Amino acid sequence: MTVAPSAPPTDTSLVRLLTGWLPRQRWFGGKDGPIHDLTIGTATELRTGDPALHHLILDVRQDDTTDHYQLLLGARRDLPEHLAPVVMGRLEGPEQGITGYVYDAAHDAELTRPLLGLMADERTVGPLTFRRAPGTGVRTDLDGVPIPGEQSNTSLIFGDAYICKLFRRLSPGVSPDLEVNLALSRRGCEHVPSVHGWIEMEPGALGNPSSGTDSGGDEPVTLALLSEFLRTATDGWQLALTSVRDWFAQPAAPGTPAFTADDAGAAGGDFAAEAERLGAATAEVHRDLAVAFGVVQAPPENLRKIVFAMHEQLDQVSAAVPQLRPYAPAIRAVFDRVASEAAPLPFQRVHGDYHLGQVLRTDSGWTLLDFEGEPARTPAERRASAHPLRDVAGMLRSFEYAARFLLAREGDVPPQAAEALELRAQAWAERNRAAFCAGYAAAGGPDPAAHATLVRAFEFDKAVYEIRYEARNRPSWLPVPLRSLARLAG
Ligand SMILES: Nc1ncnc2c1ncn2[C@@H]1O[C@H](COP(=O)(O)OP(=O)(O)O)[C@@H](O)[C@H]1O
Ligand SMILES: O=P(O)(O)O[C@H]1O[C@H](CO)[C@@H](O[C@H]2O[C@H](CO)[C@@H](O)[C@H](O)[C@H]2O)[C@H](O)[C@H]1O
Repeated sequence: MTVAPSAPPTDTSLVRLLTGWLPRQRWFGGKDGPIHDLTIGTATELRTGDPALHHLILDVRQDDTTDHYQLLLGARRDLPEHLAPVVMGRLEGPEQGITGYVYDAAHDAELTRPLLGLMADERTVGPLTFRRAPGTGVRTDLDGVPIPGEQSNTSLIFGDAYICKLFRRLSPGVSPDLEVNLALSRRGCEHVPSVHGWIEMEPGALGNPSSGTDSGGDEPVTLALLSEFLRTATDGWQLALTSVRDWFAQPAAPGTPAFTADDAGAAGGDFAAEAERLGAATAEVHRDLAVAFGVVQAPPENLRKIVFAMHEQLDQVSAAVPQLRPYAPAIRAVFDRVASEAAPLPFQRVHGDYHLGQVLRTDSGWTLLDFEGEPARTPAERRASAHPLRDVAGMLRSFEYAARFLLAREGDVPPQAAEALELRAQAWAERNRAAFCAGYAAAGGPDPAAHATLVRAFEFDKAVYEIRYEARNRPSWLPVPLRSLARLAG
């Protein structure tokens, strides 16, 4: 069933098709440079016949870095019309046992269903092992359909039962998302979806890790995570945008260009009560993470190392994105103030990439998703302990994003109107940021107001990260973090 090439071909037509297709994918992390070499690391046939399903790991070299991407490849003799948008091309003869039209099988319901059967039966196929979570069942009668929208990975929804996240760029070792979700579920935490299964691969099969700094040791590499699908849920980003739209649509009283945070509460779709509840849920998850993984009193040297890394990131992003440079002195001043703090700080596992798109509002409250950390960080950094207010700062940035996202899309508005809209955006962000912090502190989290400089430093660090993220992945969004930075650091 498995073809694991000992000397992978480097210039076949399949490789050429993949090299052309990969940079066009939303989840491809190396869009800022050319691909120097692409090889097929492993190829595992998961379903024979027509259509056939192949699991591929692609080893992609860009300059001195090799990244590993996961792909479900479909192959068919004839191509149905609905798969035309996801086709890569046609192979004339068999390569790696693959022939015919080849395409992204995440979009072929007929080929996603077998994944559930493999997990339910806990099968091992070549280097891949399919797991079922202890004490749960996995239904096998459902087809998977990819969710639309902005994603670093690809998630398939199976009926209204499961969502399966296929990690695209692979990291060595167990995924923090799987590790944290299992640990929190075991503690009975009500703010995470339950885990039903996962797919993993034997450690050696990934070859050299991309960063060269973390091999993941003997741990299996997590490839996919199957969780309970929260079908009544709406994500925090959508809810927040609805509220912002509502607030922007309120007519202004003649001659009153100033808008306060309290005015923002008068809008029909006020979000502040939800923001406060989200703050409380965040503090509860932090408490459970502290119990599950422990807390260390980090000496001031740790904080200084973190601040050093903040400066380094700022150097790199300023070099790549000139629009950031005017704000650098103000940002560095805040970083340095934090570095001069002398007291030890409690460090623990945190979310690591916390924003409104990572939280879902269900009938019963807020659920937190995606404990993977920031995609650009190394695996070791993503698993490292941090101060919990780093997550708080991430969510505060997200309120800034939500407030300014619509503004950035308003296009060229006359300066006076732009100023009025900016005031509205500020009022909305201020109101919801305050409500979130109040909910967080009231539920037992460290009070953000009592650690204002630390929170500000984390916010700036996140904003710098976002500027690089947007420049690389979504250049049209770049004005969003830049405008918010202009206010915070201007
Ligand atoms: N358990 C779930 N139930 C319902 N929707 C979910 C669930 N998990 C994720 N989603 C949806 O999928 C989106 C992407 O999930 P996420 O884990 O953040 O993926 P990524 O790491 O690729 O960004 C979320 O923003 C949410 O809308
Ligand atoms: O894919 P992930 O969710 O793991 O995170 C990455 O992509 C996010 C965007 O999809 C990005 O978040 C930034 O944009 C959000 C709006 O789309 C905003 O709410 C966040 O505050 C902002 O940071 C995230 O930074 C990136 O790691």
